Amino acid sequence: MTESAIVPLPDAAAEGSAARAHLMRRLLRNGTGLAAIIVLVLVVLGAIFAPLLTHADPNKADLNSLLAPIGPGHPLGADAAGRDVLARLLYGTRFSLAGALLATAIAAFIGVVAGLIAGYYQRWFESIASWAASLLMALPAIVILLAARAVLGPSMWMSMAVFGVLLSPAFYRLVYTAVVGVRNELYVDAARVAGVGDASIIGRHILAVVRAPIIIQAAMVMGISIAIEAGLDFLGLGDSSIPTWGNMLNDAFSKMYQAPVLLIWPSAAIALTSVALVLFANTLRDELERAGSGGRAKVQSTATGTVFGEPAIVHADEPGSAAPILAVHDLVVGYDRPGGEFKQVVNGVSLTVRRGEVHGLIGESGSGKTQTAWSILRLLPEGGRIAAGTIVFDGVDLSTQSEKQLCRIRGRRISYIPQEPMSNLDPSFTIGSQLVEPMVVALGISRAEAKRRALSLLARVGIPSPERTFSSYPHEVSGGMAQRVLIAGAVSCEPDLVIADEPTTALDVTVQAEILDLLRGLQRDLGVSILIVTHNFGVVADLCDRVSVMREGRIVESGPVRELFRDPRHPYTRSLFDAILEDGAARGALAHSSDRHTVKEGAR
Ligand SMILES: Nc1ncnc2c1ncn2[C@@H]1O[C@H](COP(=O)(O)OP(=O)(O)OP(=O)(O)O)[C@@H](O)[C@H]1O
Repeated sequence: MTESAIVPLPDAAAEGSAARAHLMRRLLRNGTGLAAIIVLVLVVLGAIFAPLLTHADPNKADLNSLLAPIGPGHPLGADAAGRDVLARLLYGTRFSLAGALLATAIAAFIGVVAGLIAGYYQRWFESIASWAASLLMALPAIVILLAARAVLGPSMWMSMAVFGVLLSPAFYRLVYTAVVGVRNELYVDAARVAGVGDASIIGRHILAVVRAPIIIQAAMVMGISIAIEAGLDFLGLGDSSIPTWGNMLNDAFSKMYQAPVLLIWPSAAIALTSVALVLFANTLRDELERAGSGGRAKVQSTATGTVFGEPAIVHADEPGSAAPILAVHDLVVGYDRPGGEFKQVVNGVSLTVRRGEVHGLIGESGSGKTQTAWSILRLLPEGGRIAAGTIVFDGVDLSTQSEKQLCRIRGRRISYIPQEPMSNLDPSFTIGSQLVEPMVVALGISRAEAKRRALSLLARVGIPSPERTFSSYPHEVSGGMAQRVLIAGAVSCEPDLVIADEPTTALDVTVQAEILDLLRGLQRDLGVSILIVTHNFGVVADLCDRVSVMREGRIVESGPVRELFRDPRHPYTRSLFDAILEDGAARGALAHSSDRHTVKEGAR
């Protein structure tokens, strides 16, 4: 493959509008979302087309129609002043929605701007903004609204503006928390380093993250504002000269015994609109959560299909290579998503580990190395499954084995060394018992024999006082010691294959080197095959015979380590080398396996 064969990812704008269209489709497919959208659209259309839907004047009193019942002249009847209820309801929708929109807009403006600035810059602005938000939240809203009415007069607009200020902490807290969560992300740092100004970073990188929560919060706040505005009018604290749902409720309440039906229309409008807004917000949040990973997975797998769909580059093996102990072929692994989507994380991996060989699986973070390793052990986390491919271990396809059959293989014939030694030892049991138990079960030997073997293994993995460590609890040993214990455990049942998932990542540098030495020595003495997952070419050069380079769920290049170091052919492999080697070029010819240290130095 040449550089020119790399197809650029779809541009962000096109991707964004496709994602929005996809989200809209999902919302419409969701029963609750669809019902909420229908109600809201009808309410908005009613408000916009009020003059077309009724010719009656909402404020015109008619002494001949006092409390007129439902009939041709008044489709929803007339109120105590003879005003047409349908006209008041439709025009009232305009005022009620506009009042709620005003409150929401003011709350969102103050809250979002303050949240972005406080979250991004922190320091004194954050102190003041957080203090102000706490103060506003502590104020009793209804008392403030009453005071505002007394000072500013009975204006619905003023009341809603004041209410908007009181609601602004709801946006402030949401945005502040979100911004603090992303302000130290690497991509934000990268933008800073690239010289992008603060305003652009906030506008492009940070606002994008908080946009969806803001929309959800706005829908919620609008529902609350409609209810509060109606409540104020109902209490007679609003502007009685304009038709609003709250004023209608107030009028109807005074004639509750003569014409109870008058209460139904404004109550239904308030309840339906508020509930529709809240349900819309909830459904939007749920769908965004689902789309978050699923949507990205789709884009990723499309990109993967076009960019890395070509077969892996395979370097020829040296003559006389041993027979394979493990052959993974076209492995596809993924996770089922709630919407029925399948997020593919391993996209057709094939790799072969030969008997007695150390095989490195290298790639950047998230390339699917761990998922591949866990698939071989059939230990994928919940929701994960092998969708296609075979995993043939010593002639047996592990992908089709039952759990019972796998239990006979795991720990006995294939063992595992994890990344985090401490969290993989049970703190409630002594190290000795954690080593003895598996041997008793797997090898069918006595406890005394298992103890003897455990002590000799502890000595073999370089633990200075095996007896003491044997009776220690995990918290009593260091991370390096714990990893040695786990390595002892991994080889205790004489497996054919050890899968080591970044076994040195959690350890400090000197201990890393010792652990690599230990693995090399054990591999040589026991003849065990090792599949080692790593993102470090130094480890590959130090330890491995063959290596597979992984990117975005695929193997892009594989072969003997010396060949691959001498002649990396895939652009991605070369870019990995360029990233670790000074001056971007490999250093001369590489040594034979006996000289692996030379290679290691070059790689570091
Ligand atoms: N439980 C999960 N549900 C959904 N996707 C997951 C899950 N676990 C991992 N993934 C995804 O699988 C992909 C591959 O992850 P994997 O852990 O195999 O990467 P890796 O190459 O081992 O990276 P690292 O070196 O960081 O461990 C990632 O995109 C990750 O987001």
